[in-house]
Amino acid sequence: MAPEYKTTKGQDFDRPAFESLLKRKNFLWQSFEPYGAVKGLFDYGPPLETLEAEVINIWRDHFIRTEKMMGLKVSMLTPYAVLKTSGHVDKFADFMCKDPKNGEILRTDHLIKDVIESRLKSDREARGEKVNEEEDDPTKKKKRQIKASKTAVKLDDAVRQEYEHLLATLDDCTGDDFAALIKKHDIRNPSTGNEVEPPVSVNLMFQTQIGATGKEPAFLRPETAQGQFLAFQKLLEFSDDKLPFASACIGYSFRNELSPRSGLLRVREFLMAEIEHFVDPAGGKKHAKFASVRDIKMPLLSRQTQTAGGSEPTIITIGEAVDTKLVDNETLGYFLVRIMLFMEKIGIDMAKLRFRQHMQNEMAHYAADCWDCELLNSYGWIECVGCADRSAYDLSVHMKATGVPLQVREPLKEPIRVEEFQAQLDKKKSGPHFKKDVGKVQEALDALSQDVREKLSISMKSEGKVVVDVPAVAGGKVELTKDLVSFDKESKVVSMREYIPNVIEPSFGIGRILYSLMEHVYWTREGDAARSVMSFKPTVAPIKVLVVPLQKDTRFATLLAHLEERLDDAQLSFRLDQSGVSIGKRYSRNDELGIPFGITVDYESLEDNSFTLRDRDSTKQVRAPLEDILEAVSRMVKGKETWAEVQRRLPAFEGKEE
Ligand SMILES: Nc1ncnc2c1ncn2[C@@H]1O[C@H](COP(=O)(O)OP(=O)(O)OP(=O)(O)O)[C@@H](O)[C@H]1O
Repeated sequence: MAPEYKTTKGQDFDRPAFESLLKRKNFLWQSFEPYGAVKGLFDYGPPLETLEAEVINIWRDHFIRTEKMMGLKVSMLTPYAVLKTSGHVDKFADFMCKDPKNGEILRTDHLIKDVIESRLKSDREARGEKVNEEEDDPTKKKKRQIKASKTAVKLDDAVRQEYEHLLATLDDCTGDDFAALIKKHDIRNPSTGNEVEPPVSVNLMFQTQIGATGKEPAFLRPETAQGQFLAFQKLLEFSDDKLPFASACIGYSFRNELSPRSGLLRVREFLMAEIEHFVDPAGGKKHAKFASVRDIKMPLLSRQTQTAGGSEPTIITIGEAVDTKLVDNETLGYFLVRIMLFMEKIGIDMAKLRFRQHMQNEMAHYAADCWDCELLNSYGWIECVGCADRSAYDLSVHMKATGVPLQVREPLKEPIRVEEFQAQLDKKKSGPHFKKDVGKVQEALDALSQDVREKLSISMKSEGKVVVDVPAVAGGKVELTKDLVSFDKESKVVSMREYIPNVIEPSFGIGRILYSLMEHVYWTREGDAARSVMSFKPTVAPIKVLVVPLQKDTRFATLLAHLEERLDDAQLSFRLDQSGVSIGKRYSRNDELGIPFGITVDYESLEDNSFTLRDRDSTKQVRAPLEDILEAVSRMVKGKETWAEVQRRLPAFEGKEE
């Protein structure tokens, strides 16, 4: 559990109680339960399925409609060649270790991280550093101190520092590094204490084949992006050859995660919503609407702060962040703001949102900048949206592999002289050096954007060597020295401008967002018995209205039928609860489903067609004729009016519900 994780109302978050609610109310369950359930696969029950649909509707409106994007539906089954070119066949892998005694498969980086973190935790407990967690209660303090000292193990200062360094650099490790760490630090399977086998690289894609012959290998896509890149020419045509433009795709992706865990946060089949925004790299990737967001403040956790060991984001305007180059360019900055506003719209707690910049070692070599939108939940800060400037990499590699021009050609008014960075191997020296791989290395160099070539040229001058990713060769990287390659600038005259657009890619994992949202809206109402409430915003709540007749009475039947018809006409989803228990009980058990409004049908309703309307969060009620009630609810679920506003214009009702 993330340290001191609280509900949005500041209460201690009780994960078992929360999970029990999700189960009891059928939000989700593990798939294929009658056959023993499969790890990393989940079915969504009625409330979560509808919540997802509501969130997706808002996403479509917020991005596709408002930003004039081109929606796409691209195939999930993807031929081998596409994912070979994109680098997924060679590089989309994690290392796994096997426990030879029980056959358990563990993801190597998670295994090392978990073991080292638990040793550091134990060390902190042994030093009494965790004791103040129980705030002011002296009895609890004492108990915890005794408990901690019994099991906790203190580490040498040097070991502690080594562990901290190890955690900070784990992302840089190769398979050999992992093997060495496991040996050196005696890392074992924490659940059995067994030694584990050496790490092996395992590709995360699900492989299959297209057709009965088995001759056409394919994969279930691990992201929607590749299909969008390959639609580039069609998108260009559809937007009258004018850049910038963006495509957007909502669809399933599949990753054969080695150790799926943390519920919906790491699963094997998940819904993604991805945007590919294509922009001319010349002119600094400006965005026409940047001025409209310039003054919006953002919580940005920079690379620099992380390097210094900090984890607190700085709150600054996106204008300042782009001006100071903290965020690479306006287009990237614009999308970070739009992502934040989307999260706010669906009801994410803004105090539990931050943008974390990728460290250099986390970013692909071609990426210009990358920020994750992280949401805090009881598992810690979790990446829910990745937002990367992928430069021209994807279009370049697919163009190279297929010969199809995934680029823009613009006739120039007058011929001009241009200067471009080359990336050319020295034929005489590189042949003997790289032997059969020489073609692959040159291909990877050809695919590099001008930005990357410029960076490599600078590094070559200062360091005398550079390392370049070449997915097609063993190890995936090659070192190039001055005598093997030239990154010189050359000048030539051209009358047609040809360029490969750069891509800014916000990539949303909908399941992680939904899970975080459910935690953010969960709280307990204090009372005789603590009652759980899911405070979904009316705009996203899976069911909008609870209808409760005062008691079981056949005299209500006609009025109820009329009310149901009117709710249907107003396109308001509702749930009728006419069970025999008290009104208070019926409200509180439906608060767990997050139904924002309740309409009570009582004997007065039979006489004057007036009803009470109850607000889930405050439990306050108003009373008004049916027309007014329906209008108020319709406006609130469209986000056009708030409960406070409704309360001001409709008469209060002081009835007691509990
Ligand atoms: N196994 C998964 N289960 C659920 N959502 C996922 C999973 N993998 C990725 N996502 C979601 O897809 C988004 C974009 O995918 P991306 O490839 O950037 O993730 P990632 O960096 O591989 O994630 P991680 O490092 O957590 O594995 C993520 O921000 C996340 O919300």
